[in-house]
Amino acid sequence: MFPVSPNYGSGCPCFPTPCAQAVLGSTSTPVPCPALPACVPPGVLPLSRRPPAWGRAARQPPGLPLALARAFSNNKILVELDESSGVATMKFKSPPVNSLSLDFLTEFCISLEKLENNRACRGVILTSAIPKIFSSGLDITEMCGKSTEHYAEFWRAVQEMWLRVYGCNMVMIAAVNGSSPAGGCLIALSCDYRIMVDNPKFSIGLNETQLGIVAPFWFKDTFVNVVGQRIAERSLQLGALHPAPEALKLGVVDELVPEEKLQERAAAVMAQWLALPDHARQITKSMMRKTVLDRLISHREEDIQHFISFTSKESIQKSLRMYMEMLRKKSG
Ligand SMILES: CCCCC/C=C\C/C=C\CCC/C=C/C(=O)SCCNC(=O)CCNC(=O)[C@H](O)C(C)(C)COP(=O)(O)OP(=O)(O)OC[C@H]1O[C@@H](n2cnc3c(N)ncnc32)[C@H](O)[C@@H]1OP(=O)(O)O
Repeated sequence: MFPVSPNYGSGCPCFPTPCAQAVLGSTSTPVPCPALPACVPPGVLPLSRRPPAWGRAARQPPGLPLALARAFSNNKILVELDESSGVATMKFKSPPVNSLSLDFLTEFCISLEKLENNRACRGVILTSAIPKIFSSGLDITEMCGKSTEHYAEFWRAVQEMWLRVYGCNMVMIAAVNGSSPAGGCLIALSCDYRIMVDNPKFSIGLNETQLGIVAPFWFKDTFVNVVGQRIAERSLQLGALHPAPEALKLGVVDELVPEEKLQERAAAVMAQWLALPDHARQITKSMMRKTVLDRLISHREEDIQHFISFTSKESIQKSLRMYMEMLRKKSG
């Protein structure tokens, strides 16, 4: 058996039986596998393993009624796909504050994978169904007083979420309709474009140092890629949460809109991005993000061990407990 291409996977139409192009060095009759486009330049990793789609959402199978919208919801995320535009909306609805628990992260990854595997879907808008909160970031209770096995499982899920969003082939737009600290900010930063509600009461940023913890290198890399080294360095050290107008000034978000215009504006921006041929945009995205993605991919286990040993320290546990206590006192 010849080795298969590293690009080969469940996103390939010939999966699980690799076609001639998927098999490296094969001499069997070539059957073109569109999952392995010859146009991907060497060294540019396709973002997800799904075949590139160029305007495929516009195609409807002849004779079939137009499928307009499909919705599926598990628990914490409501997903709606408009097949006529090829745009899905993932709405976080995990009260009280959309914290990124292990269950939330698992459901998030499964939902995004389902959309990636759906040829009708080309773009995803991430937003919240909870008033005033986009996401409160990682669920701190998952990092407090748990076993090392739990920390490992939780951290792997956080990594998986980031790898999927940052490496996603589809156009990802964050419609930030509330506060978005730390992990919530990371989700928004990992999208292609961020639109935030114009309300100074809503803030966004990587505030880890305020909790006495350190944003991992891939949070930092993602931030630097959006706002540049200087702004990221100052903001990260101070653990700054930027009110929406300041976030716009610093480039943390791309634009502000009144709350009632948010979904309409997200749809309009999405349409602009989807007007481009998918394959050209996807390869460009991959080129821009590959180095940062590869850094985590090649240090994933090490990063989990770092997280475990850092989080297990009594001083860190104490900081997290005090922070939770402060939140509880504040909430009443
Ligand atoms: C060289 C060595 C380097 C090694 C590095 C290796 C590893 C790095 C290690 C760790 C990295 C971890 C990275 C962490 C990322 C994160 O995302 S940490 C989470 C940060 N999040 C926050 O700081 C947000 C905290 N929350 C708030 O500020 C507010 O809750 C709010 C989101 C603005 C909403 O405010 P409000 O509407 O007023 O709601 P309440 O404050 O009343 O909250 C309601 C209840 O929800 C609970 N809660 C809030 N946030 C969280 C959360 N993130 N996790 C869990 N629970 C949360 C809050 O306690 C309330 O609960 P009760 O009703 O009181 O029970």
